[in-house]
Amino acid sequence: MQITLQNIGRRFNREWIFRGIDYSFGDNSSYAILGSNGSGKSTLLQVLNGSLAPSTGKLTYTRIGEEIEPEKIFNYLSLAAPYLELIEEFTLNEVVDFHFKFKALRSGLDKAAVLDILGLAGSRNKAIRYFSSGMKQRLKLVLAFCADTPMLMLDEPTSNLDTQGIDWYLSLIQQYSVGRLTIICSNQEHEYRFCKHQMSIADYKDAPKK
Ligand SMILES: Nc1ncnc2c1ncn2[C@@H]1O[C@H](COP(=O)(O)OP(=O)(O)OP(=O)(O)O)[C@@H](O)[C@H]1O
Repeated sequence: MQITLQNIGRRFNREWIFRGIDYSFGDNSSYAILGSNGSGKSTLLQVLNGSLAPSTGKLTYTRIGEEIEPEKIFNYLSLAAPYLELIEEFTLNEVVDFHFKFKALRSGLDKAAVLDILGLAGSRNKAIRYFSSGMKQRLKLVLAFCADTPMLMLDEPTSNLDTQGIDWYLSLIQQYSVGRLTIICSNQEHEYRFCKHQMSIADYKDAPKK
């Protein structure tokens, strides 16, 4: 899976958040998007996952040599992010069933295995609205990890996780990022230490308009 950016920029009103990005995410490798609070990491991730249009430039998705239309890119990716809402009225069982109606499970996994990885099987009949913020974060990560999609995008993956939760994330991320284009937005080293590539939003703050 490959995402190619040509002269990508995004602004809100008159403020350029980033511009002049020429970059290629590919080879099923792992990438960290780095930058301070408010620098534009989440904005770039949303541009990359097709939920936000760039203000300038061209974004191309290709898989096994074939171009994928941007409108269809959501089928190819799994995303876990603080701004992504879970359906609060559903129980854990229902959320897992619902999610995997739309996304296939990675090979070798079934629902019991997903609950096992999550480590919250005892809460399977509990409504999500009663989950703690850390439990919700674990659930978002597991849904993304366990889906059979060629792209994995994580924004602040360990937000709301305690030390045990961070160890749990670290024990899973390497395994579930293998063979997928993985992009992580972060400013905490432990979240992205394993990533093979790093890009810094700061490098695209003052790029001249092309
Ligand atoms: N819809 C919007 N309208 C106007 N400005 C926005 C909008 N979304 C984001 N911004 C601005 O864009 C800038 C980048 O925000 P973004 O959330 O991408 O940063 P970030 O690097 O992910 O930050 P953090 O590390 O705090 O999550 C900020 O100045 C933010 O206020």
